[in-house]
This record gives sequence, C-alpha cells and structure tokens, in this order.
Amino acid sequence: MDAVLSVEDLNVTFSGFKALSGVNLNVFDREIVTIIGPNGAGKSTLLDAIVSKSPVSSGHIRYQGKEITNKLPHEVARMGIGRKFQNPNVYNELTVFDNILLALKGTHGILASITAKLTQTKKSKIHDALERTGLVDKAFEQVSSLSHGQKQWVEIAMVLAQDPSIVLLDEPTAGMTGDETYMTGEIIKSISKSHAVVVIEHDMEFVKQIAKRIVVLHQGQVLAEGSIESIQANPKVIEVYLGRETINTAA
Ligand SMILES: Nc1ncnc2c1ncn2[C@@H]1O[C@H](COP(=O)(O)OP(=O)(O)OP(=O)(O)O)[C@@H](O)[C@H]1O
Repeated sequence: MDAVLSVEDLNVTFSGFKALSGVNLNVFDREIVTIIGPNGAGKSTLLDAIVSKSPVSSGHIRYQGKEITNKLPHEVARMGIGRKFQNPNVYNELTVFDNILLALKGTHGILASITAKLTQTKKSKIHDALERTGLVDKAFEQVSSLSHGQKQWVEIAMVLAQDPSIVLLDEPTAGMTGDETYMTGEIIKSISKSHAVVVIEHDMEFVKQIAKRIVVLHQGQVLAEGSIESIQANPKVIEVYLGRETINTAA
C-alpha cells in the first residue's frame, strides 16, 4: 500500500538552527500516527513544513505520490491536507453551522456565504462534519456560548468540511477537561475510519486511547517509532521524554 503522505530526509533550518534533521515519516490511509516528544523537539515544525507554513531547506514531502515540498499553503490545503492549529480559530459571533459553512471548499466571503442558497451537497457536508464531531445539537448556537473543548471540535469540523484525505491536528486536547479529552479521542478514532490522521499530543493517557503508531521526535530527529508498548519500553524515550512516569498499559 502506498503512503498518503511521505516525508523523506526532511531538513528545516531557522537562521542556522536545525529544527528538523533527516526526518522520515510515512502516513497511510485510515491510520492514526501520533507524534510525541519534549518541548522544542520539532513536532509543530514538522506539521508546519508539511503545509508549507515553514520553508523546507532540503528533503521531500509527497502527498499521494506528488511532490508538495514548499508549494503554496493554499495549494497544499486544496490538494487535501487539512491542518488544525493549537488555538481555536473560529468566528465566535457566528453559529457553529455558519462557521462550518465558511470552511467549505469554494466558499468566498462571509456575507455571500451565509446569504447564498445552500445546495443539498453543502448541507450534507456540513451535517456530516457536525455528526462526526458530536455537534449536531449545537449547530445553531453561537460559537461564543460553547466551551473551549466544543470550540476545538468546531474547528475539527471546519477542517473536515474542506474534504481533506489527511487531517493534521496539533495538540487537539490542549486546555480540555478530562471528559472533553476522552470525547476528542473518540472523534479522532471515528475520523480515522475514513481519513489518515496525524496528531501531536503531550497527554500520554490520551495517546494510549488513540495511538496505533507513535513517532517520537527529539531535537529535530526521529528518536523512535512503534506501538505504545514498544515506545513505553524504549530506554531512550524514557530517558528524554517519559522519565520515570511509567505508563501502565494494562490500565
Ligand atoms: N519560525 C521559527 N523561527 C525560529 N525558530 C523556530 C521557529 N519555529 C520553531 N522554531 C524553533 O524550532 C524548535 C522546534 O520548535 P517546535 O515548535 O516545532 O517544537 P515542538 O516540538 O512543537 O514543541 P512544543 O511541544 O513546545 O510545541 C524550537 O527550538 C523552536 O524555538
């Protein structure tokens, strides 16, 4: 099976500082790859490089076999790579429904989008995104009335509405309550039934909930890759990241 996304010998340098060196990563359809690692390891930079938010110094990024290295960010998004950043970027004064409507492909301008007659296709796309993120009951509520966690789900719904085949999520549970974190894990697992998903995460309980394959970044390099069990047992990962906080996989 070919990878949906493949990163080969990737290097990103900021004014002489090597944020990523020789990173390789393959992501396949309908899988969840979870990226962990200490602060400053290069996790966000990796996602930034994939969506052309950070310039790649050398190496290759291929999406569905096509080279996308250093393409324009909107071209990468249009090709089918959806990215959610750490902080929710939503219109608080609009409803959940209208926020998702604005995110749909081919939508231009707030007023034009909201007042335009909705096609059945657009309606069903919005409904699908609402369902996948558990927001059907909140569709016509103003985003400002939602909890922090629900706002994060609105943003995930907005990414899904853009029809990506791979979804990149940067710390999707930051600032969430325990229940919201758990619900986010279930949302991500459901998304992975039809999409490839890459998640950056710090919360190891959450990683245990969603992870099939984990990639550990450290000082801009891949330190280890494998199942939660192999990562937890890896002395190098324990030393630089997990510390003595051994995780009980049987829990
Ligand atoms: N635009 C930039 N200019 C200069 N240095 C940068 C830039 N973006 C990131 N860096 C540096 O690159 C390194 C990797 O940062 P990055 O944000 O990718 O780490 P991270 O693993 O996502 O960390 P965290 O868990 O704290 O979010 C850090 O040392 C950071 O200061």
